[in-house]
Amino acid sequence: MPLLQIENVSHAYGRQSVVEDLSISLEEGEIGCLLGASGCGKTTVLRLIAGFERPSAGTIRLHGETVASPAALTPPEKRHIGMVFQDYALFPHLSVGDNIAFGLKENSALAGRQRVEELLGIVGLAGHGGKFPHELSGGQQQRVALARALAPRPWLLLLDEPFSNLDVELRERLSLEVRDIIKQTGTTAILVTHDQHEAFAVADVVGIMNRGRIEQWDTPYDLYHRPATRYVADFVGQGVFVPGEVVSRNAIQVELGRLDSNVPVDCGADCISCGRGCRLDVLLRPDDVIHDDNSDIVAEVEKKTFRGAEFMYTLKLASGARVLSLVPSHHNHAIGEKIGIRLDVDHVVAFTAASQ
Ligand SMILES: Nc1ncnc2c1ncn2[C@@H]1O[C@H](COP(=O)(O)OP(=O)(O)OP(=O)(O)O)[C@@H](O)[C@H]1O
Repeated sequence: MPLLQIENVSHAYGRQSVVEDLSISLEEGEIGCLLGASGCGKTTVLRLIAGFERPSAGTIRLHGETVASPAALTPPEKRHIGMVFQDYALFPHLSVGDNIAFGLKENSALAGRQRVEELLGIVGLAGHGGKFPHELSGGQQQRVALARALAPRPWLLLLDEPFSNLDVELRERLSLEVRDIIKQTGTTAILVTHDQHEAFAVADVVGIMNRGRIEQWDTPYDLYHRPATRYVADFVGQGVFVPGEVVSRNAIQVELGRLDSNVPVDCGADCISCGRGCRLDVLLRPDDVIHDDNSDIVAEVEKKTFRGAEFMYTLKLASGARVLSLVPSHHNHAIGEKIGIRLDVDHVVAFTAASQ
C-alpha cells in the first residue's frame, strides 16, 4: 500500500481553480518532487497534504487512512507530517539543540537529548548543538531545520523550495546531502521546486505540474528521454523540435537522417499502419546530435556557449533549421565554421506537428 495516495484532488481559492484532478502516490521511503513554473499550484498541493487547505474534490490518504476529502479533514498536527521551508523558520532565541528538540515527545529528558545528538550526527552538525542559529551558515541552518523536522520521526516530510535562499554551488551540494539524509532515515518525502537540477538530484520520482495539473509523474530519466507531452518535452532539459515524416511504423525521416524507433511511432492521426507520410515534430536533444568529422552531413556553427567540459553549439542546417549539440570542449570551432554531425538517438520522441 502506498504511504501517500492523492486521488483526483482539486482545489480553488475562491473562483480561481489552482489544483485540478491531481493524482499521485508515493511508496514508503520514496522521495517525490513537484516541479513546475511559478504559480502552477505546487505549494497548494503541499498545503493540501499538510492539512492547511481542504480539497474541493478527491481524497488524500496516508498509510491507507483518509486524512482529507471534501467531507473529512484530519488536523495538521495529527497527520505525522514534518515540514522544511525556504526560510528555515528556526527559532532565533533557541539553541540549535533546543530547536531540534522542539517537536519531540520522547518519554524522558535523556531520550530527548539522545535523539537530538543522533540527529546532529545525521545532519553533520555534531558538536554544534549549543550554538544559536545566527552563528551558523545558511546551509547549516537548513540542515538544522531538516533535523528538527525529522526529529519526531514523521511519516512524511514536506520540503517547500528548501534550497532557494542558497547560492548555486551550495544548493547543488546540499541537495545531494539532503537526499542522503532522507534516505538514511528511511523517510518518505515530497519536495517542491521550480529548479529541475534540484528535482533530479533529490527525487526518485518527479511530477511536472502545469496549471494545476500533473502532466507526467515519472522518473527523471523517463521525463527526459520519454516525455509524455509536448509541455514536458519543452520544460525538461534542452532540445529543439525539427520536422519529420513518418516512413514506416517504426521510422521517421528528418533532415539529418532516418530515426528508427523501438516502439511504434504514434502519429496521432489514427492511421491503421503508419507510413503514409504523416508529419511530426521530432525532439532532438543536444546529446542526440554528435559532432563527427567523418560525417557527410555538415552544419554551420551559429552560436556557442562554453560550459567547461563541453561547448553547447547552436548549429544551422542546410534547410535553415537549428539544432543544439553538446560537444567536448577540446573541439573548439569558430562561429560560421561548418562542422560534421550525425544523429545518435536512443529514444525517438515525436508529437503531432504544431502546424497541423
Ligand atoms: N491563500 C491564497 N489565496 C488566494 N490565492 C492564492 C493563495 N495561495 C496561492 N494562491 C494563488 O494560487 C496560485 C498557485 O499558487 P501556489 O503558491 O500553489 O503556486 P506555486 O507553484 O507554489 O508557485 P511559486 O513557485 O511561485 O511558489 C497562484 O496564482 C497564487 O496566486
